[in-house]
Amino acid sequence: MIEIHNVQKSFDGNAVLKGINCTFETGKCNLLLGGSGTGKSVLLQCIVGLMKPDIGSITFDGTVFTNNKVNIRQEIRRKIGMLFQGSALFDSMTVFENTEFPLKMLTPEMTKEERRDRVEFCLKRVGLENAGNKMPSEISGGMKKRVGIARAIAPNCTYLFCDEPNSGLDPLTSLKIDELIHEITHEYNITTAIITHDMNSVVEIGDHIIFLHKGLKLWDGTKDTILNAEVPELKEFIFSSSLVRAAKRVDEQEGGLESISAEDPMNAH
Ligand SMILES: Nc1ncnc2c1ncn2[C@@H]1O[C@H](COP(=O)(O)OP(=O)(O)OP(=O)(O)O)[C@@H](O)[C@H]1O
Repeated sequence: MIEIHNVQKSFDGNAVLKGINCTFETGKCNLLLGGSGTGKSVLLQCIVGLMKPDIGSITFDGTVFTNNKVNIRQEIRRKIGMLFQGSALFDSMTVFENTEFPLKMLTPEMTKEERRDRVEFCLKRVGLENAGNKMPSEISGGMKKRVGIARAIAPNCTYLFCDEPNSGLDPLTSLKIDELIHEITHEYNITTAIITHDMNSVVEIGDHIIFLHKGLKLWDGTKDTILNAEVPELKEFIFSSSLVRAAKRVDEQEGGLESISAEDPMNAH
């Protein structure tokens, strides 16, 4: 479990995070949801230690990360796997070498054979058992995300952070990547945090959703409760999403959806 206590961050006097309190639950996909510029990436960077909050603290399974000793912070960092927005694979390395890279960096005690077994296991888990010799330039965007996931989990991560895992993917591939992250999270009891503004991800894998707006957490709950949330900013966000707009269009063609329309803040103006 990751606990965020009153995290505040400003740039040149401009407050971007205004006192965030929230929890990322263990064994769940915790979605950081919100529009552009609401502070999702800044919060994630504060959590993984790439940025320091001005005020507040972050605790990983009871161990305080913020302002703690360097060796304790390093120990926590070793347990973090990252899936970057553009996958961030090394172009000059094969899929196998990319997946092996964190093992070489973080677990020097592993033998070459142990590393090979672990890489083969992880590539198989993400459905890429036959792609180890390929170069990143030879594989699709969806496959690159899979390599990114294999690389993130290779060192047996306890925490997994995903920055917009669906960016640049078609809807079906997005769904498969979402499902893979969800399965892996539950299978290995990982505390997963996912930055997204995709309502498809919310309804598919939103075990726990934290809605940010203008540097504040306005709501948190589950995919089963989000459509009933009584927060105007969240309602506006939901009803402006392409998923709900498409659903509304289909439903209107069939002559229905009064219940959603009646509560639609976009119609209330
Ligand atoms: N290093 C920085 N220096 C100054 N301002 C920054 C810095 N990083 C982020 N910001 C500002 O903080 C605000 C929040 O940015 P952030 O990237 O966290 O938004 P976001 O919610 O992740 O948006 P998006 O979904 O578009 O990626 C923005 O106004 C951004 O310009």
